[in-house]
Parts: sequence; C-alpha cells; structure tokens
Amino acid sequence: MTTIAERFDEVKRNGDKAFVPYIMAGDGGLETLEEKIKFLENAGATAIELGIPFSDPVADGPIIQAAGIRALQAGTTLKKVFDTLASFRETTTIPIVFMTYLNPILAYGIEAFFASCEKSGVNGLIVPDMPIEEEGLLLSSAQKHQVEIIRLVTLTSSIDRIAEIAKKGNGFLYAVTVTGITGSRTVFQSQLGEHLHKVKEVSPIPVLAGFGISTPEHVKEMTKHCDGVIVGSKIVELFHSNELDEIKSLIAASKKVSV
Ligand SMILES: O=P(O)(O)OC[C@@H](O)[C@@H](O)c1c[nH]c2ccccc12
Repeated sequence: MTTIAERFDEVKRNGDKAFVPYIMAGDGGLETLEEKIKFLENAGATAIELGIPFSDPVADGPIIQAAGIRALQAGTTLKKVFDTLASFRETTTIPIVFMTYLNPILAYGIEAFFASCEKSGVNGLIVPDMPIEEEGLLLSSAQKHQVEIIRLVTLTSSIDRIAEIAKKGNGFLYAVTVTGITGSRTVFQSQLGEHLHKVKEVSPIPVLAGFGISTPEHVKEMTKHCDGVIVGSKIVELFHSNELDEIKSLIAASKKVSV
C-alpha cells in the first residue's frame, strides 16, 4: 500500500496531475467495490475517495444522495464496508480516503473507527461537517492509526484561514470550487483560477479542486491552477450507467500525455 504523500510525489515526478474519483461504497452492492477500485487504479487514479452512505448527507447533491440511498437499500453498513475492504485491500496499492459525516464515526466509536481504518487500509479521512475547531476529537486516534485528516477550504474562507488550515498539513488540501452542494456545473466563477493560485501559494501540501467537475475539459482547465481534481457526481453517474470508457477519458485528462 502506498501513502498519500508517496503517491502524490509519483504523480508530480511523472509531470501529471492528480485525479481522485469519488465512489459511494455499496452503490451497486458491496460485492462490486473491489472491481470498481481496481478499475480506477488501473485507469490511473491517484487515490480513491470512498463515501460511506449516511441517512442525512447535508453536503451531498442529488446524484450522490441517490447513490447513498441505493447503497443503504442494498444493506451497506460501515462495518460491512470495513470488512469488504479488508478482504481484498492487500491486492491493491492505491490510497483510499473515506468521506463520511461525523455521526457514523461517533456511532461506531472514535477509537474503534480508526483502528478499523488501519486494519482495512484506509489512509485518509474527509469529514465535511466537522469544523476545524472540533477536530481535536479525532486527531489523537487518527494519528495513532496513521489516518490523515484531509481538510476542506471553500471559496468564502479568508486567505488567512485557508493558510491556517493548510499549515496543518495532512495528505492534500481539498479546495471546494463552488458555493453549495456537490454536483455537476456548467460554469465556474470567473475568479476561480486566481483563487486556486492563492490557495496554492499558502499551502505546503498539494491542492486539489473539487465540486462540479464533470468533463475532460474541466479537468484540463482546473489542473492549470492546482495539483489535481476530485470528481464525484460524474463518476457515480458513469458507474451507474456502466460507461466505463468515459471514466477512463476523464482520468486520462489529468495526465501529461492524454491517451
Ligand atoms: O460531486 P462533485 O460535484 O464532483 O464533487 C465531489 C464530491 O462529490 C465528493 O468529494 C463529495 C461527496 N460528498 C461530499 C460531501 C462534502 C464534500 C465533498 C463530497
């Protein structure tokens, strides 16, 4: 298994940009998880953001919410996600970052949660509803089990706050590119490139842009201003409709030489 930092170094050495696809664990049944992760790894993804289905996903747009409902209906639980991952994790090297709300972590138990992360090879964690002031709650267990906390900064955060968050320096910095919930957009704010450059200037760790990115052109454009992209809704949609070649094209757009 490769760490997030090692993996980003590798991407940089190759002159590529990072591509982190988001998938919802249990969408299509947990039995499809291994094949999806391996497909994305082979297609050149840098890391995988794995969503844990939750009944009250306040930051998720309609496509991810629908995937969460399908996953819950298929009987997905956090415990089953851990067990499924553990069953094949040794046959993959790509870093895996969990995306979950705080509530499922508290319900599972903080220390138990991070111990399971370590056992199942979960390298990082995104908790969108956890304010940075509250993260002390998780930090000692996260460190003990070598799980990196990935932090989000938004378009409305001041540059001082962004710098303060970036300085904490774990994994990569998730720069949210729109105001609002996840989901595809056709246009981005005109100042976005400038904003991403400013974020990069103050960040000691790689800066990845996410929210609304859905075409190879978006990937090319965004990666001019930062170290890579995160694509959620579009990947979820393409897996659901089984358009695997389109997933490959999206990932290929993050490479120096697109094939
Ligand atoms: O779906 P989009 O617009 O491509 O954005 C990525 C996003 O889905 C993924 O990172 C994510 C899913 N749920 C979230 C909740 C908060 C922050 C981020 C997320």
